[in-house]
Amino acid sequence: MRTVAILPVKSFSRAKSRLGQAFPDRPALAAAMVADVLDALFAAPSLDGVVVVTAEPVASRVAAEMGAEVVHDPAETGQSDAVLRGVDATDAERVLLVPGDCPALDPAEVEALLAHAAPVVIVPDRHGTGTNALLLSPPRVMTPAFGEGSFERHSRLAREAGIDPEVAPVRTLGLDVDTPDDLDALRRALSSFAGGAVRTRALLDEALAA
Ligand SMILES: Nc1nc2c(ncn2[C@@H]2O[C@H](COP(=O)(O)OP(=O)(O)OP(=O)(O)O)[C@@H](O)[C@H]2O)c(=O)[nH]1
Ligand SMILES: C=C(OP(=O)(O)O)C(=O)O
Repeated sequence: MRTVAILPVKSFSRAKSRLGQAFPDRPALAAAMVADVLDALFAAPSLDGVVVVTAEPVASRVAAEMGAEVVHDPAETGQSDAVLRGVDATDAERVLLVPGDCPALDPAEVEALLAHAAPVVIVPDRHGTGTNALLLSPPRVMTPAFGEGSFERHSRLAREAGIDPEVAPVRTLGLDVDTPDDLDALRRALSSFAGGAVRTRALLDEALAA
């Protein structure tokens, strides 16, 4: 089943606002995290492609250089709208909707997630209230509705579509960075295992050494 990942990327100048001053150079962090996520996605053999939806020139260039299809997002009206632009741009039979702020993403965990055959698979965030990824087949089986409280919302939308969603916790997808606490959790996680998140590790280490 042809499966592509769809990765929405907000303009780096506007990214990660909830971090506040926990990491002042938020554009650099956003850029490093996106590139690390792309590395992980392209290392997952069961993914047949990656679609990056963005108005960010740096993300567009890096994504294209890595072999992703780039879809322009001039409106920047939110993650869900951006993801739908990506869905409209692909003829894949299945899509994996992932955010660009989970730099520790493990290709092996992506492979395990793609082994699920259910029409709707929801990957919850570490709090169990948000959604860190959706696996949808067909891609329009339900309409994504990311944002606060999206885990329950996506569960309901799946049921309204006549589907009993599977829930698949994925450790490295649960390390998304939105708040200062998330950044601390990522730092702890990265200190406990080697490999992955190459650019993000370097940036965090550089910030600590400064
Ligand atoms: N293309 C596009 N991507 C978006 C948009 N809004 C959010 N995203 C992406 O969707 C994913 C999850 O978004 P958020 O966690 O809300 O990221 P964020 O908007 O940078 O964080 P905050 O500023 O704290 O809300 C990230 O990969 C974002 O880059 C948008 O309007 N357009
Ligand atoms: C997008 C979501 O949350 P966040 O903006 O915190 O990543 C979500 O959980 O659907």
